[in-house]
Amino acid sequence: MTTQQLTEQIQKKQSFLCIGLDVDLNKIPPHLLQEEDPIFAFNKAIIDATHHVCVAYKPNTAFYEAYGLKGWQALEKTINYLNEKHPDIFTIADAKRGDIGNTSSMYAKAFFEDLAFDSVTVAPYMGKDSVEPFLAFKNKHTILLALTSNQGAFDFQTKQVEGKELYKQVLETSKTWENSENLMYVVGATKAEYFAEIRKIIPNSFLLVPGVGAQGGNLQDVCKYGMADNVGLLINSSRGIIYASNQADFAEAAAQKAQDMQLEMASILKHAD
Ligand SMILES: O=c1ccn([C@@H]2O[C@H](COP(=O)(O)O)[C@@H](O)[C@H]2O)c(=O)[nH]1
Repeated sequence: MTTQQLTEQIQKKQSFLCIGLDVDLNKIPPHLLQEEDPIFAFNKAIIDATHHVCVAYKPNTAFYEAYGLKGWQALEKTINYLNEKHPDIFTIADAKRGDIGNTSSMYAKAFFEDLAFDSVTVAPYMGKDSVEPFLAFKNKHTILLALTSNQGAFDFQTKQVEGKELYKQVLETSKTWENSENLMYVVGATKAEYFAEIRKIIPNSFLLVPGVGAQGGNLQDVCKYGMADNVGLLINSSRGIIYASNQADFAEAAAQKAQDMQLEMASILKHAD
């Protein structure tokens, strides 16, 4: 999917919501554990109930890898279901990969070719030759960790390197890489006060913004400082939506939470015009 198509979906749905599919078998409704594939059954019900109010889904691969082969198969079924039923929805493999070049190429093939995700999250720490193999894929997007939502972001990302914070070095340097038009960036919602500075460096790049809801980030603040002309934001919520209920009504409860966020986003978009 191109960023132009993503922007069109945002305008059409009046939503820039990304729903995180972080499936924990200890948190899903107990009756689903009797299904042959409880993880996929849960995801399918959530997708069926919420696809009209969001523009992206983000399975974090840790929640699938933790269940071994069955988890990986559930991830494959989930992405195949999304690509078949909802090809207009942007998909993100939150895998935080990155390695020496030939290994990164294999990671890129795994997520872009085999699993056919639109994007994958990548750590910038190993530099240009570890990221460019992902960027080489046309109409696929590499979402680079810039300023993450967790407290540990302050351990390295905000430290000064040659007179500039490391996360700014990541933003500026990555813009010089080949096929950098395929870059997006992760910036945590808990770091709303940094968005204005970030937008000076990357005015129109899409930002994947996790950390609203369970981590305490605020949607209004992120939009105030981070919204671009093309909107340029994908606001992720995982636990706050998918675990709204662990009873038989879990999908309806998730849909209600997602719709509440979509309505708030529609109002923000209206006032931004
Ligand atoms: O900086 C980051 C990068 C990734 N994440 C991931 O996003 C979701 C957030 O889940 P919530 O339940 O909405 O808190 C999860 O998959 C994280 O691993 C992040 O939170 N911060």
